[in-house]
Amino acid sequence: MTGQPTPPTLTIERVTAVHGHGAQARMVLAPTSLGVYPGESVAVVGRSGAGKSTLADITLGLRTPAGGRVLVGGDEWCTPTGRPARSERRLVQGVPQDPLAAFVPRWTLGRSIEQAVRRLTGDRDTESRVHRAAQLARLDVELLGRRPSEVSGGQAQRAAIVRAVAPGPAVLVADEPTSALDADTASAVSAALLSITRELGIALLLVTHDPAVAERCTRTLTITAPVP
Ligand SMILES: Nc1ncnc2c1ncn2[C@@H]1O[C@H](COP(=O)(O)OP(=O)(O)OP(=O)(O)O)[C@@H](O)[C@H]1O
Repeated sequence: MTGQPTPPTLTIERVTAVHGHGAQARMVLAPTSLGVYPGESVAVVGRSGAGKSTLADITLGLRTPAGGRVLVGGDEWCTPTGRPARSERRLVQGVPQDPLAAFVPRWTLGRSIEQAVRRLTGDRDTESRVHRAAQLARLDVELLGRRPSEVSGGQAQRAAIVRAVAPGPAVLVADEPTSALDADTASAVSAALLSITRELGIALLLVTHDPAVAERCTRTLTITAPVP
């Protein structure tokens, strides 16, 4: 008996994006296809304006593609007419460029993370998920008791990784996650992100301008702006 081949964790099939409507409509992402298997990391590179963040936003379910579709675990995740169901949102999580975007400023980091895990998983007891993710991200759990303004940029970005990993996603999308950090901190944070996704078998899409970060990924996808 021959089994079906396992589908990639993340499949992007001829996805395109358009900004504007009618006569103002302009294609901003040329047809893009990609498959990412568990534990693989794909660096998304290309010139400024090529459409990298647009692809990241579509994969996160934050933007609707104009064409094509995104599948997670072989199931449709988003299409030009379909958004991810609320119950599925846990499956794709993001690590933003500015980690402060992931947290409520007046809350402790821990409270923001617990709230997100509870909302996405329905679990009341979030502590073991959060502690495990903090251990993997090498974030001292003591720091979860601080507000975002009370930690360094590198610590905040590690906390943003904890927030993204703790709900148990299949796919992580990180859009320039280290561009606001100094070189040494950026290197340590990207190493943490890559080792966590490898260890947990998460498919990682990593938008970066940093060749050193791209080199550490399993593969590189170069995006080219659509021809006008
Ligand atoms: N809200 C918007 N309205 C109109 N055009 C937009 C909007 N956001 C982005 N664009 C355009 O879409 C194209 C792709 O933008 P995108 O941010 O995806 O590029 P990028 O490759 O991530 O660039 P960068 O490396 O500078 O971050 C660009 O031409 C940009 O000007």
